[in-house]
Amino acid sequence: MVANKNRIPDKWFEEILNVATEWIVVVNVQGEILYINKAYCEFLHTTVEQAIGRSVQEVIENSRMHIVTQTGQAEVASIHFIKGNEMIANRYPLYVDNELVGAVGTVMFRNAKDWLAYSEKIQPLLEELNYYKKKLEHESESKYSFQDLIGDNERFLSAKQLAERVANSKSAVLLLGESGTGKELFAHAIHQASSRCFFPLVRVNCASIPQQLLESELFGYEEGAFTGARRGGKKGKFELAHRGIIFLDEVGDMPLQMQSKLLRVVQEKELERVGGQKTIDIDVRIIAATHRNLEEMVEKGEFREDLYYRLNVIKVDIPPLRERKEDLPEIAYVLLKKLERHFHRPNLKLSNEVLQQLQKHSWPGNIRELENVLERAVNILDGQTILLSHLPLYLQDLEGGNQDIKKESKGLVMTEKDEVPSLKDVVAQAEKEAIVKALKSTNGNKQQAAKLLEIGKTSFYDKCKRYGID
Ligand SMILES: Nc1ncnc2c1ncn2[C@@H]1O[C@H](COP(=O)(O)OP(=O)(O)OP(=O)(O)O)[C@@H](O)[C@H]1O
Repeated sequence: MVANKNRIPDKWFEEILNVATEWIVVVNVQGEILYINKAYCEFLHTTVEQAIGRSVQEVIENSRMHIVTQTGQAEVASIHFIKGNEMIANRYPLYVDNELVGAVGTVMFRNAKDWLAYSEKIQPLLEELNYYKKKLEHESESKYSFQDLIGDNERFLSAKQLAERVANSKSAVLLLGESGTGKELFAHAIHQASSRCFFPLVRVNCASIPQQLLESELFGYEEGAFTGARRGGKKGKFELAHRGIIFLDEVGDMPLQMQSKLLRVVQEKELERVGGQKTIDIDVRIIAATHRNLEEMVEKGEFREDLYYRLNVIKVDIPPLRERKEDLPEIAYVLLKKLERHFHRPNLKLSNEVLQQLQKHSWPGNIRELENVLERAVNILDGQTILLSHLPLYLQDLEGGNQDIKKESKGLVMTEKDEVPSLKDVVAQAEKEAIVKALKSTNGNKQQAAKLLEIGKTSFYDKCKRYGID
């Protein structure tokens, strides 16, 4: 007979089982030992010859192998006491040609301490793995769609329509707009509406990563690339975004040297990890964003012209909030709804006066600033209506502006007729106004202000805290 080169000769099997440090026993349906390896016999103070053919219960204390041959049910990781030791044993029924012919038993851990040490090592690793899996899934999916981009302002709508139209294109998109105007929201919406939505959206904030780390963050590194490099190397954001979208936020803050490296990757569609030799092909769409004036930076030699043209294939200009104030009530309404859910505070409203005041502000921090102002107000609010007293001082004292805002938005703004704030709100408003007035007249001296108001220091400080007066 010709020996099959790819088959282990039968004779080898026994030796393989003896080499194995695990203890192994095989029984027939009657529970008689057909096989037991040397390592197990040594522990049991017997020999293979003596053990074979005997009932498993006689040879192995507390054995349940004969039960498994009857039930046909595996018993995995069960605790088994032998010679005063707590072992972890597995018992499997043995089927040959669909017939139950016996059982195989192994002892995985010779004592519970080994098991504990093992699980203590493995458990945190599994948990860590799970945590990063979830984090990656969470971070690489888009959370917003075009529906979440609120506003009817003409310029805003045309930016939104352009972004929607090109969502499925392969071309690079450059999102321009002041801080807090919603550039990241646009990037999410484009990702969600594109065919790349099944692949990751990976965000890199080019301004917040130290210059010396940016290259390895973007392109990854190989093991040993530098001191402290992780074993096995690390994938960069471009590799992580493969077949998806990379969102290069604050791209105007990228150092010139990195701009050259980025340009090469954008042109060649391949990269080399830091300290690596081989090139890696990448298929990634780029969405870049900045609040800076890139054209001016190009003129000054602060931003590479060739990279600018590569990124600026489709330019989406997002207007600042002060230039689309007509959208403010609607945006505020949506933000309040979010806060209602977040803080479990239903039916939050803005008073007319507050809305008028919000319209007068120039919003340098745009929608993010508005979001912060409303969140702060909800935190110090006792009732449901946000009054002037719940706004930060810099918003309470605005002069001039539009006094006759009539825009009503889905019940958010109360009309003169139905504006009946709760007594609590009225008292709070009056208290706050009195405190602000007292502080003004004492040039911010809190002790004197408390005296003027004829209340105790502690009560004065409590109220300042409650109304957000610094
Ligand atoms: N049109 C919009 N409708 C509703 N909420 C918006 C809109 N635009 C922005 N927001 C909200 O405003 C906040 C700021 O938006 P985002 O982070 O996208 O701004 P950004 O322009 O990327 O800011 P930065 O340049 O500072 O990173 C977010 O919490 C977002 O949910």
